[in-house]
Amino acid sequence: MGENGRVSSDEGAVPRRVAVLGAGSWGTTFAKILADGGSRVTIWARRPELAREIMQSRRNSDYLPGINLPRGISASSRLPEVLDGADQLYLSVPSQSLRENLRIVRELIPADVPIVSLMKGVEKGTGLRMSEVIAQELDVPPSRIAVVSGPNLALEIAKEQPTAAVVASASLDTATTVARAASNPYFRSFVNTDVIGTEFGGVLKNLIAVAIGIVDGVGYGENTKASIITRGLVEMTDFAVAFGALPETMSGLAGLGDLIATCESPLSRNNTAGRLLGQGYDYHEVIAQMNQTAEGLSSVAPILELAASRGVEMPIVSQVAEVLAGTLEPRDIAPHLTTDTDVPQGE
Ligand SMILES: NC(=O)c1ccc[n+]([C@@H]2O[C@H](COP(=O)([O-])OP(=O)(O)OC[C@H]3O[C@@H](n4cnc5c(N)ncnc54)[C@H](O)[C@@H]3O)[C@@H](O)[C@H]2O)c1
Ligand SMILES: O=P(O)(O)OC[C@H](O)CO
Repeated sequence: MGENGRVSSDEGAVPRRVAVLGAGSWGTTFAKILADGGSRVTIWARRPELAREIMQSRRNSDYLPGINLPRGISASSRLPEVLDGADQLYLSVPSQSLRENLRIVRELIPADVPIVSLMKGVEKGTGLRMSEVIAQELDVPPSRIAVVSGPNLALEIAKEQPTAAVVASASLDTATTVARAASNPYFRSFVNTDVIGTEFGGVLKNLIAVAIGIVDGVGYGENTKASIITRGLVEMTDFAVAFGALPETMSGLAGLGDLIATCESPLSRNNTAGRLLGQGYDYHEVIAQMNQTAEGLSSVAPILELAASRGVEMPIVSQVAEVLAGTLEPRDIAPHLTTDTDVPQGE
């Protein structure tokens, strides 16, 4: 089922009580989406001072400057308070910290509630998608897990600019329940059952956005960027389909849609990290300058390992890995492998 599975927010009952783990830019923005859709939302913030700021000033000034949060949101640094009585659980922590966080909350999650990943990374070392980490750590069936992805730059949505996303679950019922909660006048959730494609779309576009940032930082123009975006989509599709995704998912919101948003926007942390690399900063200097999560930097190695395991060629992602390792000059990155020789390939 494709993105024509639109869900209206006024169908059925909206969940009364929703928990969001992670008070960064996306966790907080998604809490606002849910609250503006009619849910009562409690955010878990690791730092008590951030929970206090959200409660007292209705702001999260470090992550969402200038945004007023709705009254339907509360926040706490105490997990039992956040999870008690929740009808749905949304997870928005950095991907590499998901497993350790799930181990902490495992016993506190109410039975049978949908568990929703908002994250766009794969786990280093295992190469697992976030829904797979959730299934492993919480021992829940795929029908209880959903993932949300799409062209979703947090700050634009927090400003209530009209946006769409896709909710994927092996169970269309679960996807629909989540999509109902995650719909409001400025945010529309579509549904599908292609969890693999929806998750990999969100991971892979980050890597292409790093490449775009790199060439931007070098000073290359629109031809280079359009070539990388277009060939990047081919690379994303080859990879995702090799792992069981539907090709049409990659031309939907979670694929092409998110690729466009992330590659075009200076708000993107992956794009920004790439730009710094292109300007000549090395990997460690870039990490030091980023104060938010750029998932792509951690996903490069596991994605290339997965690609090799299925014989998928990823020339652009491989070059990003080389720039990160300092073995390729940013100015030498191209939409094709420069070591490729003479034989023209089919597009
Ligand atoms: N920001 C966006 O526009 C956006 C949009 C869609 C999806 N996402 C995805 O959402 C996920 C979260 O990203 P974000 O933008 O909110 O990141 P962020 O950097 O803005 O915030 C991450 C939050 O996690 C907290 N955190 C850091 N390490 C932690 C740990 N070990 N345990 C628990 N919490 C920890 C941080 O304090 C912060 O509150 C990422 O996978 C990202 O790809 C982000
Ligand atoms: O800021 P980025 O690069 O993590 O991108 C944010 C969202 O994933 C865009 O959809």
